[in-house]
Amino acid sequence: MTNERRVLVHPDKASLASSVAARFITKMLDILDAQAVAHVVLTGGSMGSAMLEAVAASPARTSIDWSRVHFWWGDERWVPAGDGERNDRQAQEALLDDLDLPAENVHPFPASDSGLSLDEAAASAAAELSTHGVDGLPHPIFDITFLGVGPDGHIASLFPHRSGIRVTDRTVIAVRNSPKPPPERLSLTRPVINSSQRVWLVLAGADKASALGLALAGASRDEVPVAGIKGRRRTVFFVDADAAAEVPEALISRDY
Ligand SMILES: O=C(O)[C@H](O)[C@@H](O)[C@H](O)[C@H](O)COP(=O)(O)O
Repeated sequence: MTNERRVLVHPDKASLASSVAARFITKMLDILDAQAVAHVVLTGGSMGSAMLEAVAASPARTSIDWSRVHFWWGDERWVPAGDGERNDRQAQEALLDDLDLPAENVHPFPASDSGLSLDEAAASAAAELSTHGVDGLPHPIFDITFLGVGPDGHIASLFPHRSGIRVTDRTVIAVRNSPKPPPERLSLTRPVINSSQRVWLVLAGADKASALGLALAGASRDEVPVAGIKGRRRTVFFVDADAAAEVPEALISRDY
């Protein structure tokens, strides 16, 4: 398989979530066969949670030694710890609380009630990434990075026509005036995301069709941030039929 971006289409959101969950479990088994530790970046958003819930519901998840897996996030909302709006809280409720994970394997972004300013929180998150740096990089090389995609083509908290998508000299940025509430966030930057071995994008719904079609047709990353995303080895769009409406047929592999 080449590293060209692939589009795997599923009939609907439920089958999409369960298919991605099954592939995730299978891939994690392969990864942990080959290496001692794996690093995974989770995404916020409804598809991110739906996929994790499908993993939680799968008996096959017990075949993974989760104690060898580190979980990170692509972005986080600047709200207090434990707030239902936090991506880490949603992931814990969907799956992580069910796994026997050492606390040191879970790397949430700082929260707004941490006593840190938003900029200090970005620096703190960057320092955490750096403690797990490899090959001279100030961050891990993530084995799988999950990303949801917004109707405007945003990924993580990197939005169209905002400076964040262009940042290459930092691993984590503070985001203000976010078009998607809440207004303040923290986000990994594009170089960190693209240093991942695999980027798995999960998106469903007709409102995502335009952004996906534009991204695959060559739109700029400034216009459509997801257009600037490509993993080292694999970049796969896991989508439902509605989101695939504007994808060139030649790029589509149907999973049904
Ligand atoms: O913090 C966030 O809101 C997410 O990280 C964001 O990037 C999300 O993944 C997309 O907005 C897609 O969200 P849906 O899957 O809910 O459409």
